[in-house]
Amino acid sequence: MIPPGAPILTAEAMRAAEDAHFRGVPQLDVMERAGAAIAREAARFATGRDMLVLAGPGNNGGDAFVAARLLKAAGHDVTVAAMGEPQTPAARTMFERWEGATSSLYEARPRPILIDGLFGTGMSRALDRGPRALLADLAKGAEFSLAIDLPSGLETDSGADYGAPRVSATIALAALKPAHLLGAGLEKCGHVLLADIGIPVESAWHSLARPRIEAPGAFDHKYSRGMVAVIENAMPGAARLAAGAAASAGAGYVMLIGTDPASRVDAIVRKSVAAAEDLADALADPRIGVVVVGPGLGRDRRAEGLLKAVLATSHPLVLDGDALSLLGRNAARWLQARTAPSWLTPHGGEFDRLFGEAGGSKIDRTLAAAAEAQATIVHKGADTVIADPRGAVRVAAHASPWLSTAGTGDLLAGLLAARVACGDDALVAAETAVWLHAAAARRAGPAFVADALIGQIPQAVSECL
Ligand SMILES: NC(=O)C1=CN([C@@H]2O[C@H](COP(=O)(O)OP(=O)(O)OC[C@H]3O[C@@H](n4cnc5c(N)ncnc54)[C@H](O)[C@@H]3O)[C@@H](O)[C@H]2O)[C@H](O)CC1
Ligand SMILES: [K+]
Repeated sequence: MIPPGAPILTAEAMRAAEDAHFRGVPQLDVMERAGAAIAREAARFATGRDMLVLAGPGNNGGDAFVAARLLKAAGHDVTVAAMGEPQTPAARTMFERWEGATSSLYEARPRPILIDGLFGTGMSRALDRGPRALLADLAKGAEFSLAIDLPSGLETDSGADYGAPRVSATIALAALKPAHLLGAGLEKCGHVLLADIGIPVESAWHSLARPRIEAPGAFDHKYSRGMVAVIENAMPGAARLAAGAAASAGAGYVMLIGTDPASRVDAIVRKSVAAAEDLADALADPRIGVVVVGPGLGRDRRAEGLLKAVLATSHPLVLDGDALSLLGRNAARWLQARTAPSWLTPHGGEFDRLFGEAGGSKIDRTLAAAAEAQATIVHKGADTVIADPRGAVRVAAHASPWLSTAGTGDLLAGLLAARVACGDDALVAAETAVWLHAAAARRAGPAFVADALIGQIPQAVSECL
């Protein structure tokens, strides 16, 4: 569970927000607030069980000493184990305010409640083998483990694992950090809680929140509600899934354009196109609000011809699957030449083929790609990152792992097209599509076939009205 709609800050951005705040508020007061928030959460789960608090050398350790003092004062049985001497003035003061004994990390024995305050946003290198193994043992030996800000050993900005334990819950201080939503962090953080410790934070990056969807007005009709065209080719089933999702997510009119005589879906209009050259005519209808190209397109000459005909139109585009593979490293060049907006929905492998493998965290890479292609990018995965060319980011974590099955990507492309055709802003369309996709999967339960998600989409929409 991740707090929805919460700001996400990198380690550097968090430090800048803290520094600005400390000009008006004493740092020790802020650390007292952080420690109090941690103590409050730990006490909620303690039910009289003994606690072990781990304190590292930096301010994460400072928070830990505050929490230990408050929990002990509240009557809990608390022992503290520290790793090295406190290295910051604030951590030293909090160490001195802790009046109990402090043992070394190497002497610590597991206790039912573990509070991990070894390292937070200041972790600068992988944990050494010794502390890594000790921490893992202490976390495994605990019945409930709570990480202060981050499980110690997670790289704040990427979520890469440098030896972090898996904890029951993590209390993010002031803001989420990328590691709460990305990469290994998804599995290591457990339930993520957010504590307001008085530091004002602003960010263009947020965790995904439930969107609002406008119901049609009394005078809306099928065209005013938005028209989606889906290009069908080598694997018509994929295009059909995209079309079905679009029709179920609020589009007024969905058209499948291709050659497959077997693809009959009663409410979806079919338009036959024999040769790729005929596609331009089929797409000439100015009422078309968006074209989906890529699901089941194939990668042969005909597929290439169809894609080129689509790119030559002035319609907004949702590009997925084979369209992304065909564009490859030339995607940005093709898209920059267009005036209508585009959305790209690559999974990790497609993203690497489009934009290369280098460039920092998943958020950094998606942002750079959005700027390069001047498109909204939905970089799919267990941690889906949406980025737009203006620098906005939304991260959706913890979607059902059952979504890792054939056809779900096609559905997402269709959902996105529906929201674009309905007139959502570019970023909102992507957020809404990703949210509906996850909600439909949640409703479908385990081991679903992608087709079954279509029937869940209207219920997912109803959660947003
Ligand atoms: N700034 C504040 O007053 C507040 C900060 N809060 C908490 O502080 C941490 C961030 O604190 P910081 O001192 O910057 O860093 P850390 O405590 O995470 O650790 C730095 C410390 O650890 C050493 N170190 C780094 N990596 C390793 C490693 N792999 N092995 C061994 N040692 C390592 C490094 O040299 C430093 O000595 C933040 O997460 C909050 O928990 C509060 O929010 C309150 C206000
Ligand atoms: K920690």
